[in-house]
Amino acid sequence: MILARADQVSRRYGDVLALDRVDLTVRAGEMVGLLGPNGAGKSTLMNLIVGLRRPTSGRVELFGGDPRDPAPRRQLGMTPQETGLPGTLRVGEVVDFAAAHYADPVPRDELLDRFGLTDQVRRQTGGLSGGQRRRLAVALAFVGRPRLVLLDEPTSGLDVEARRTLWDAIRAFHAEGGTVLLSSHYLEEVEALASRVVVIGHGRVLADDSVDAVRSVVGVRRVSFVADDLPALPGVVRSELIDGRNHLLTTDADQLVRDLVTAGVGFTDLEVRPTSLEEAFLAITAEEPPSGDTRGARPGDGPVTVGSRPAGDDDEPTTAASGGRPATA
Ligand SMILES: Nc1ncnc2c1ncn2[C@@H]1O[C@H](COP(=O)(O)OP(=O)(O)OP(=O)(O)O)[C@@H](O)[C@H]1O
Repeated sequence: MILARADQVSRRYGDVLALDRVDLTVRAGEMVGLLGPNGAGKSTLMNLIVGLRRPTSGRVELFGGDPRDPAPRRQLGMTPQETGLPGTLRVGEVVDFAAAHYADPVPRDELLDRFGLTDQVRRQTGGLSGGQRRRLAVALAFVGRPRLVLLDEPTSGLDVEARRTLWDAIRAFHAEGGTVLLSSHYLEEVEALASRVVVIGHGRVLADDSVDAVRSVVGVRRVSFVADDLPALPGVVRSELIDGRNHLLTTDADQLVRDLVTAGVGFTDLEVRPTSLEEAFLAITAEEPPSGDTRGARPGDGPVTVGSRPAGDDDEPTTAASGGRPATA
């Protein structure tokens, strides 16, 4: 059962093409990570799915209907990237206010306990730490027992312990059958939570696959050095010569360096560094090296399948219930 779908969705802000013909499907029971660097288009995509913005072209469906209709939104919870909480209201009052929009909200104490905020129930939100405020904002997305939750960088700015508390709460929701779409800059976060990851860069879906498959691709390293003569080397995903330096992309940098030595290559100024997510994907998917605006320069229009994922078999949209709005803080 498909809960949210974007079909060839583009979104333009003036001259900026924030999303370029994006396809995305989120099925019931999935926990999907949306991974990408700053400005990739993650927030824009989430805002389109929840009906906060309209696509410039293409179609978005939420629970089989228009995301701007109130009906489907009752079953939705969202925490946007930036949230504002009324500073003079107490934590308990904010939860009660959000809960009042729903017929069967999660009891206040249970919600606060899940998100490690029990001790803060009487604190004014203006007096909370940044991490506590963020946890409260995320907790509010769950108060209405939604079927689908969208979390835009839920753990940004959190310390390790707060992040773990939040991950546990998200996992518990998912374990009970909830569906989650969350965005992150960090593969580590997506790995910790999701089994499927959609990598987005420059407004395009670069990959949509299992976390394992994507990890094997983003594990690419860049080995660069100066050398006159280079034999053919195994395990090199891509090679380029830029300003007299050889740049070799490989999934096993240690082995490549050993091979260089064994082959007697007289290299100097050796450097090994990780490639960024975006770099790794562009390197593997593009014929031309990434330079400037690569949109439209890449061959092929679809996302890369880097491994195998069981195909979904149910394309029937669900029927939305009536009334309501998402819990946004
Ligand atoms: N309201 C807006 N007006 C103009 N440009 C916008 C607007 N919102 C987003 N953009 C631009 O659209 C592109 C995608 O932005 P978006 O916020 O969706 O990316 P993101 O992947 O969520 O980034 P981040 O990880 O930094 O939050 C960026 O180039 C951004 O500057």
